[in-house]
Amino acid sequence: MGIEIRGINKFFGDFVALEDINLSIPSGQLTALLGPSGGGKSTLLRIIAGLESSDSGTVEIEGVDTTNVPAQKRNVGFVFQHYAAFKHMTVAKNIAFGLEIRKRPKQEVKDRVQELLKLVHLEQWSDRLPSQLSGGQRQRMALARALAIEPSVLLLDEPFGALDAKVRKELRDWLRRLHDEVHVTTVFVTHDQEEALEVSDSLVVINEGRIEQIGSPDDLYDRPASDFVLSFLGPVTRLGDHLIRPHDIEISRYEQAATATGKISRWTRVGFEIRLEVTPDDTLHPDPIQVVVTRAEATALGLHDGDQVWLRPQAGVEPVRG
Ligand SMILES: Nc1ncnc2c1ncn2[C@@H]1O[C@H](COP(=O)(O)OP(=O)(O)OP(=O)(O)O)[C@@H](O)[C@H]1O
Repeated sequence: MGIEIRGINKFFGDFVALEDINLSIPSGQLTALLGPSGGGKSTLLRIIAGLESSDSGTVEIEGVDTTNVPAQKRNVGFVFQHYAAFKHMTVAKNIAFGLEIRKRPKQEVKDRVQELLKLVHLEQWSDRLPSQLSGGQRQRMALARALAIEPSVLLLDEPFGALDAKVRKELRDWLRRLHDEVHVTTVFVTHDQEEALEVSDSLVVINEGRIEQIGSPDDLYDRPASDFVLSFLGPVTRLGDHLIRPHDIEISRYEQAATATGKISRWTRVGFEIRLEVTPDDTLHPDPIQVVVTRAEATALGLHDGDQVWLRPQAGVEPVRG
């Protein structure tokens, strides 16, 4: 059950925005659609919501074919990056809106709004106007409003995209906890790999209108299906003929069986980690190799700028041929 997407194609004129998308999104999970800008994530989300039609293919929500069902009848909750709240209505009224237009009994609306205000930690702001809230509080109100109608799916399009890094981080932790409480099937669009890896149960990587890979955060990070997924999910560097993550390289000051040898040509400390650039001796592969170690490792190994070092993949790491 959950959401079943089969054979979706979408064109804007001659431009192929989505090509043969097949995807099963399980009930109750938080799934991220991740990929670079313009890859087609929002278009797919809008097709699930019914805000955009596809040129072919079907969308099923909880076992019901909704391909030709209008958006307002799909029972989906939607939150955009820039949430359009009713400016003249209080927070409580904004949250109640969906229930009131569905003509739910007054007491039920009141109780549900209280419950939601509590869920999104906005109880003391219920009588404020949206303009009197911070950006993060406004997005939490948007989520409460989307959840009010008890949607079968919650669709979030870069909901924290317009907020600063610290608030984003807080809200993504909060969203994860909220989802653990509410368990509504949620699809979350983001182009931020860290956000996707941290928040979601499963990830769908979309690039140029196609699905590159579907899997858990661990699957994608440790077993990327392509160079694209490998590079998109975190930093990579070239070691000999292979691509590898900089922290997966073993570095030694002593001669040993190695994939490459060279000199530490750059040394940057960022918080607890040290990012090294090693210029290889091999003139066939002259590009600097990035290596990341912790401060403690750098001290224990006695590394210094300018040292000759030997590099190889850490035990158990399988680099990808690139
Ligand atoms: N209504 C439209 N008319 C024409 N082209 C469109 C329309 N909507 C989207 N596109 C194009 O389709 C492609 C996919 O857009 P989409 O918004 O789905 O990408 P995205 O992955 O969500 O990117 P972003 O993260 O930047 O929002 C883009 O190249 C975009 O320019």
